[in-house]
Amino acid sequence: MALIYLWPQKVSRSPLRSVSGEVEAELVSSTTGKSSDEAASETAKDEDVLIEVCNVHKSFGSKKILSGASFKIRRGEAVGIIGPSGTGKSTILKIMAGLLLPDEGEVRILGRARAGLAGDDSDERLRVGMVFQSAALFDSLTVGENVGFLLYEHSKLPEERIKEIVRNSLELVGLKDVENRYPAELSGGMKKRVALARAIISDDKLEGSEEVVMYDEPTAGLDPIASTVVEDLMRSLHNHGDQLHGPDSDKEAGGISSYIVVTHQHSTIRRAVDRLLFLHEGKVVWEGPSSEFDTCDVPIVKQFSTGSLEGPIVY
Ligand SMILES: Nc1ncnc2c1ncn2[C@@H]1O[C@H](COP(=O)(O)OP(=O)(O)OP(=O)(O)O)[C@@H](O)[C@H]1O
Repeated sequence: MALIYLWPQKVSRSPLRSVSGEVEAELVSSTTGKSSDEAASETAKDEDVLIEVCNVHKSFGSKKILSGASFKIRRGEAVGIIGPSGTGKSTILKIMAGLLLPDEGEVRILGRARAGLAGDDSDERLRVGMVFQSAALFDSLTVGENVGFLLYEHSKLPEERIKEIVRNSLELVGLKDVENRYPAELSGGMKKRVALARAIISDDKLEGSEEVVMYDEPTAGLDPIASTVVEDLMRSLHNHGDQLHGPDSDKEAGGISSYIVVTHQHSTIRRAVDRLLFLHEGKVVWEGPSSEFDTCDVPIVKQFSTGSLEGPIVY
């Protein structure tokens, strides 16, 4: 599983850019039926919204992948993004993380439209960690060097402090005394846990800022028990800040406020997420509690949860 830690999100310093009434109306009409003015004022008051995806469109060449995706991620949520293969789930994660730009629409981070891609910036209110499915730990670096990579490269922390943070981070994902091993010496499940440890690592100076972690198919290819371990870890890493920085830390704990998981695994849907977004043909076509996934009568959700060949999704 590859990982990238996106240092504090680049957030435009310009005042909150309002979306057009038309877009705002479209955003809310399907769920609340409220006018765009009412909706705009609600949005402004909704301080729990960490990330808002507003009418995002994205094409690759002539292929339209996203065509008006809109949703919100709130503080404290564990959200799953599901949908057929190739429907744009990984693409929307990358757009939220600032690794890809939308063609149209915008992503708001804590109420401000993000301008450009993620990068070094002075806005330290929200950090985004991303855990990719494919393996991209650096083979020539030890586990400890992989986990602490960005701190070694970008922080001025003394080596001993980085080692301590790395050790705490690895302990949080249930790995002890593996710092000096190389990725090739680990099982697939251990590599995924190393990637998780790397996703949650942070610099002391950023403590107190919030973090959202995005997982792209974190349990793909794992046996059912290893999947359960990773699913429970995602839950338990929520609000880990004090543990990560040690009991004696005088830093205000930040911690993982919310996480977003792209997954096809039923066990991950049931165990690791609370709310589901169903993406199809470039849009969110259904959202609801994950507890309703198995019983939902909406044809597209029913087809997906049962794996039926009959239904709106055609291969
Ligand atoms: N950088 C890119 N250049 C060209 N096409 C791309 C690029 N990234 C993704 N695509 C295409 O966009 C479509 C959506 O890809 P994406 O990985 O977002 O789908 P997904 O829903 O995550 O699929 P899966 O469930 O199979 O992982 C695919 O057809 C993919 O080939």
